[in-house]
Amino acid sequence: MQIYHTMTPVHTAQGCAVALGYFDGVHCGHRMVLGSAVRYAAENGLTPAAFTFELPGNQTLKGGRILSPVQKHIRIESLGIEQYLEPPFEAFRDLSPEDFVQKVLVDCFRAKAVFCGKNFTFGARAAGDVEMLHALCEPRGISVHIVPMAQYGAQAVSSTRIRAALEEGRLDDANAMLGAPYAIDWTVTHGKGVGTSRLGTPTVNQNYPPDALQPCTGVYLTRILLDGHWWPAATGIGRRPTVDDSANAAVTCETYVPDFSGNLYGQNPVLEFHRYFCPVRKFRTLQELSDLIHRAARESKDYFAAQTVK
Ligand SMILES: Cc1cc2nc3c(=O)[nH]c(=O)nc-3n(C[C@H](O)[C@H](O)[C@H](O)COP(=O)(O)O)c2cc1C
Ligand SMILES: Nc1ncnc2c1ncn2[C@@H]1O[C@H](COP(=O)(O)OP(=O)(O)OP(=O)(O)O)[C@@H](O)[C@H]1O
Repeated sequence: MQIYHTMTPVHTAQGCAVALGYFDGVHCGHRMVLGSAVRYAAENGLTPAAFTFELPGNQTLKGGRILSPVQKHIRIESLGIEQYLEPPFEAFRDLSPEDFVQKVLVDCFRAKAVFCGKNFTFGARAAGDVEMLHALCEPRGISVHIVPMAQYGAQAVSSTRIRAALEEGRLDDANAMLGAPYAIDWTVTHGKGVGTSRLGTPTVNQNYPPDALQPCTGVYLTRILLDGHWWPAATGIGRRPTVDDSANAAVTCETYVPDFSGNLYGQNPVLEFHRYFCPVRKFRTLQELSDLIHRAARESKDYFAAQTVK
């Protein structure tokens, strides 16, 4: 997949079938929009493409990001998108709906078909809706395809609902709406060394950047991609009250990978969250904390041994 970070013409011979949206999470609805563009492109000799945008680091327009940029790109590429335009939001936010169609769809993509959900809006102050998209595209020879809304629990799937599910500890709901396990790939940093020296459970520390959505604190059954293999693991997200009871202690994300040893500092391993296990607690002794970590790790091994996840 070719990724462009500025408003520039993409590479296409016959023009593009373009999926439109922010696509945070690349959830079931997004997969239908992106997949429809890919299928239509294959059937009509067009280039499968997507138009999205980047928000500045501290921007809260859409809430904390569900996926890192790299994970978002990997998931979108795996659906078959070949040309991917992701300019900063400011590069097009003030365009009128007419200018959006001309400057983005015509000039950048030579679009022949566009794909979105019925709630798609575009142009300055989101003034354009799907009716206006039809009215502006069809005279320019661009067909507009409104994809049916993917549903979960009798409501439309949305990035907003997935953020709420993650924040409330409803990982099963979040993963069902995502259509794939929630995953992070934050850079591994140094912890305090307590895990190795006093607990017998060294941990991979992957703390959340400020612009990312942080799921509910708790202990999770996870798996981590190290040296090309998936390892069952147990992850704690929380303040670690047993070893640090200061009120302003930072929330950390730490993963114990049984049977693994190796130096991972500075790497960005993918960590998938599969099951919420229990809340984080303040234990009376380090032994009790160590027992919990080992119990969660055993559960994780059993869970993945019984699964046929690829
Ligand atoms: C699976 C798992 C569960 C955890 N649960 C808790 C917990 O319930 N309470 C707590 O105080 N710390 C918990 N922790 C955090 C540990 O206190 C932490 O890993 C340990 O202090 C090592 O920190 P370090 O990496 O800074 O050395 C958990 C860690 C893991 C990996
Ligand atoms: N449930 C859904 N089914 C099908 N298409 C959807 C669904 N939700 C969003 N879309 C479409 O996917 C594209 C990207 O959606 P976008 O990321 O902008 O919003 P969203 O998923 O609804 O999130 P938010 O909750 O932040 O509004 C848009 O074209 C949108 O119309």
